[in-house]
Amino acid sequence: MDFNLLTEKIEKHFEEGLPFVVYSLPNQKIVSALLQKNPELSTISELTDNGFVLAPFEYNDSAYFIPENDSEIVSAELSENTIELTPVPVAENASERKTYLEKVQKTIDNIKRRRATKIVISRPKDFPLSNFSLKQLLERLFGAYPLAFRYIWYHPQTGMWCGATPETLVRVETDSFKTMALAGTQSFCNSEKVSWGPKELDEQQMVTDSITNSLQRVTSVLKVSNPYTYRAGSLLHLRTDITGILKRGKATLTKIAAALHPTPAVCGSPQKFAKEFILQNEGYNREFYTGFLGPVNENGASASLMVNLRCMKIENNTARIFVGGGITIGSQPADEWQETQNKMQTMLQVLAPML
Ligand SMILES: C=C(O[C@@H]1C=C(C(=O)O)C=C[C@H]1O)C(=O)O
Repeated sequence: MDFNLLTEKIEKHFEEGLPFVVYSLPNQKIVSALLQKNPELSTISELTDNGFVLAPFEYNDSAYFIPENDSEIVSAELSENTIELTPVPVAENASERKTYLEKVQKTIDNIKRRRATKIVISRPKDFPLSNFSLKQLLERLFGAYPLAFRYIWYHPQTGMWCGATPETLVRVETDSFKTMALAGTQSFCNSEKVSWGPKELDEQQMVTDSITNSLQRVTSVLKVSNPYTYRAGSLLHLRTDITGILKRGKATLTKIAAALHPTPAVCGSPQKFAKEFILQNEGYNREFYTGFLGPVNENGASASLMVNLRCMKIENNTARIFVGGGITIGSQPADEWQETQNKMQTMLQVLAPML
């Protein structure tokens, strides 16, 4: 199907108030959509049905789901012409900045008292939209970030969620799996040949160690690459690829997702303290930001679950963009603020003509 036709179908479906998800895997031109034929809100605890799962940050074995069985499945190929993006200036709000700096400082103080080695702190930022267009959102999102996992999820009861995430939680293909440790951020300034300081290298190693530990029980072979620089739009991250073979019988998709989520890339280490700290101190509900999402196929034997980063929720003509960063002992509050300002650009540049 032609992408324009797919867009029209999705727009019509949205106007009827029916749930849908449309997505494209990293580095792929195929855009797939599940158009649910009824307005029900399905939940799933065992990831053994075919469809698309959306799990919140506070995942306790239950996630939202668009089942393939109840949906029309359509796909289209994207054309070559990619969307050119330009930075969108954001006025600094002094009181938001102060609140965030204080939160980051409090986090650093807890890390200094050895309560944790890393905690990911985040914030939402709301942008009023003067002329929202789903058609434009689809064209810009899918055209702009070919290397990311791009998606728009809509359900009348969850609102519209949209993102372009660089981070894989886990990809499973029968017995083999792929995941990654992604941490450390700097702006992309025309070159991917950059150096990383000890703060970023340590933070990234921490994420790698935690992921490999979590996977020990369910894997029979585990391979870890060296860390390398990975570009995500206007940002650069440090990335390590972790691949391997799953233990037969022991590793269901549900078990792997529960073992990995939330990784220290979005929560912290130790996980229990970091999660409690986030819930008590962040001062807002992350909802699906830093949760996971993606298609589940072959009754869970094949799946691409992604971490929900560089995302936003669109509701009542307002886009709420979610941004955060990992805090460690070496973090500087002002730099962390700037990092969230930079991360905001990923979604803001998609929204540019609608602001
Ligand atoms: C928390 C976010 O990103 C995470 C934090 C990173 C960091 O602290 O350097 C890098 C990539 C992600 O794992 C976000 O984008 O909101």
